[in-house]
Amino acid sequence: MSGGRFISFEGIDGAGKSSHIDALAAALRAQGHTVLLTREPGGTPLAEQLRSLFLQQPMDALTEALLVFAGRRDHLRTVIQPALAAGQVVLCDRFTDATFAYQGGGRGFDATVLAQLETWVQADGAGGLVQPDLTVWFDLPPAVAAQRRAAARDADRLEREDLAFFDRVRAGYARRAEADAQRFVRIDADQPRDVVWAAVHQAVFGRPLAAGQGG
Ligand SMILES: Nc1ncnc2c1ncn2[C@@H]1O[C@H](COP(=O)(O)OP(=O)(O)O)[C@@H](O)[C@H]1O
Ligand SMILES: Cc1cn([C@H]2C[C@H](O)[C@@H](COP(=O)(O)OP(=O)(O)O)O2)c(=O)[nH]c1=O
Repeated sequence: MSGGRFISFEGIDGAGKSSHIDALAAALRAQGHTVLLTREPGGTPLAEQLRSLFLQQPMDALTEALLVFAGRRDHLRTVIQPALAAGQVVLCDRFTDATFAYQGGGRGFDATVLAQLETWVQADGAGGLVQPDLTVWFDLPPAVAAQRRAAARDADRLEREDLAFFDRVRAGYARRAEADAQRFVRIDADQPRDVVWAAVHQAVFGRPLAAGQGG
């Protein structure tokens, strides 16, 4: 279906995704790729409105899942699939693995219902699913992520959850990574920034950084 490459960044809040995604987009552009940098929840005008509701309004886990999948449907149809069809690199800050990790792991919501929604929303029209080609998973202990967040920003609705919640989210990511080991690269994000960047570079470009290419 596509000539492009679909890369997602995943991890618990405060893992360091945002710290590296712009640098990765720049490194890909320097190689001549057209890069679409986007995010979930969000990525279209409709999905950004759903994101605001999602991050601010209290709701149950099924409502959370329905909102993120509704936004994902719009994002895929109007932005991600056209970009991939045009041969672009799509760099997405979170995708469906976050739903399995947060709503499935964190909230304890039924993963078979999430899998059904995934099948409907991500159908590629040829009997398969649109999924990232590569998922870079920033993994670190929730206590470390919480310290980083506390130093950096005010907490949104999800970020106010306790450490046990983020332990379950992390376990949710681990399950997804185990089930789809070809697609996932786990990065130990509890390391200095330049070491994490080198790992991101290796995951995407398949080779170590040249000297002076820090992120
Ligand atoms: N390797 C690192 N070591 C220490 N602090 C970091 C590291 N990477 C990112 N940070 C800091 O941690 C905070 C959260 O990082 P951020 O990139 O916003 O995470 P995320 O996008 O995954 O929520 C920011 O203040 C950032 O500067
Ligand atoms: C994509 C997605 C995100 N989320 C959560 C994870 C984050 O706590 C929140 C927003 O993600 P994010 O954009 O990473 O937040 P920030 O800009 O504050 O770093 O949404 C879900 O619960 N389910 C999902 O399917």
